[in-house]
Amino acid sequence: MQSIDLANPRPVVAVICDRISYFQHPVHAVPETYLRALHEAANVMPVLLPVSPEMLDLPTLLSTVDGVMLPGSPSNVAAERYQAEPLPEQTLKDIYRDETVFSLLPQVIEQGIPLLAICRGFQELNVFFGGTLNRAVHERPNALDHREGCHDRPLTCWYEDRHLVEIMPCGLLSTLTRAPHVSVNSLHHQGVSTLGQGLRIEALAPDGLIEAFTASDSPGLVLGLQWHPEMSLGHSPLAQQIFSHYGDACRQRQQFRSSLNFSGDNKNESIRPVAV
Ligand SMILES: N[C@@H](CCC(=O)NCCCC(=O)O)C(=O)O
Repeated sequence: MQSIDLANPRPVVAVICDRISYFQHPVHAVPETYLRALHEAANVMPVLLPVSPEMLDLPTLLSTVDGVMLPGSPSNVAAERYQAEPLPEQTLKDIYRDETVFSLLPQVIEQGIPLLAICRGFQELNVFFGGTLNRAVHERPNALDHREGCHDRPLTCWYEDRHLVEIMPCGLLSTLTRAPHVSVNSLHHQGVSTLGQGLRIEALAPDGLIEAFTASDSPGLVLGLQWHPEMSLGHSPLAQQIFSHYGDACRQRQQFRSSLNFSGDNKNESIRPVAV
């Protein structure tokens, strides 16, 4: 059992849930892989955020968390949110997650709360910034197959590296790795079609698909990744750097929140978190 360091509490990161069903009971859940990566590689404390907007009191949330994570999910953002034809009936959706994420993002981003968005979360973020999605990226001309494609094999196969991504110079990721190309896993059918306003491309797949972006004009860290760094921590220095960097941004936010609690206002502008 880890000793509790009361003098140095860890930052708190809210992880948005999926709404799934257990024997017809609605359940709000997050895969453990995201929680373990936050705990072990970012050194923050993950808490699950229910996908019921009516349960979420924004002022309470914004004053108690130091980061937000939008994890991956087999479900898909409703196409109506980017003015496209509805997805086929059999495509997995989660309107509860959509509703909750799109109600949270304006304040989370405006308040500079560090945001890490992975896979479905990356797609949500693109749509939030006015971008659109391609619902079958593997059907584009000369496209790679970005799907995991091994449902009949062990889970470890799903998260094997599938392709390289080119790291764009002068972006955030290029400060986290010197490598011009990094191998990544790939578990998605959908992807960016048009990039949202104010998003800066951080990485590209060999077939031109956008694989990572940051929101360069946002007050806090906003990083979206189409791949799953939480599943590559054992072999990818960039994955380790991403979570370490995110944890540092959350610690900055935590210090800022503590300064507000002590002073009751915003006297310590100097430590207001900035996009790192
Ligand atoms: N459904 C979307 C997003 C895919 C995604 O998030 N995959 C990860 C699911 C498994 C996990 O969370 O590890 C698409 O297909 O593009």
